[in-house]
Amino acid sequence: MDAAETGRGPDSTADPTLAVRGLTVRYGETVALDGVDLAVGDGEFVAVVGPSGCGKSTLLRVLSGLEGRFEGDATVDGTDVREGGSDDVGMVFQEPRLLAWGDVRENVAIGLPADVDRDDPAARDRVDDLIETVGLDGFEESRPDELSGGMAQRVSLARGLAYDPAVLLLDEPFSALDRLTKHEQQDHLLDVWADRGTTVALVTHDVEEAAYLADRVVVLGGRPGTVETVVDVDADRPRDRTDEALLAARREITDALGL
Ligand SMILES: Nc1ncnc2c1ncn2[C@@H]1O[C@H](COP(=O)(O)OP(=O)(O)OP(=O)(O)O)[C@@H](O)[C@H]1O
Repeated sequence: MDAAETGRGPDSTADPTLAVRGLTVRYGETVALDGVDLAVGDGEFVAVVGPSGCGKSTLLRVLSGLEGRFEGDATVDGTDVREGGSDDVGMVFQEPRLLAWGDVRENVAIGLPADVDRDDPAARDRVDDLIETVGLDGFEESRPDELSGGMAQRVSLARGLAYDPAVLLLDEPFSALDRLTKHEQQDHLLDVWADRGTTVALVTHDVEEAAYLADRVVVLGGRPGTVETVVDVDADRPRDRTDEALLAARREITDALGL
């Protein structure tokens, strides 16, 4: 599919914040992604869904600069990711990847910009605010081995937000959360996105989550991963989870996934 067909408007295609064109990634015999085109405009929220193993995480790894072996082009803010891309990109991984020796406060503070003094009272307040935002107040001094999987995931999310990056790449950040907490964290992410004008690419298995959060949902199919279709979610914001337009988008996504 041509990037022009996947773009939402002139912003997405003319001067995209995130762009891949003809992206192919091979791991030995395995072709993880095969000729994927995608353009995400400044401030846009795009979700990527698809069956297990279709290359969703690989796409984010390429955009974050973690995966340098690929064919095609991948740019962030117009800069080739192989040349460093943009340093204004935050990534939250599926596995929390917390530092075992640090408590919650220290693990979140690692996400602050390098030039911020972590002992500065304003920085400490920011870290404590983030911890409260993800509902972990009271656990500031807990270590990773004292946290549940969902709590660890929330620490990881707070760390990703600490830097206040212009671009957020999120790989299933809510997958280990119970439904109620998941909804709270989704709404918090939408607040951050709306306040900061962040550009977001979110990988998820959860069709309901993709439709609720995103402006556009990219459906990857098969192995190797190719763009099956792109679904525009035409629901007004702030969104109501029961909005007919969301239900229609969900149906379109599940049809494309063959569910
Ligand atoms: N480092 C690697 N070495 C070899 N194969 C890999 C590597 N990383 C990914 N793959 C393979 O590439 C394909 C795509 O993997 P990827 O993790 O991107 O899929 P995914 O859609 O994110 O899957 P899931 O939804 O299960 O997390 C899979 O077949 C996977 O086994």
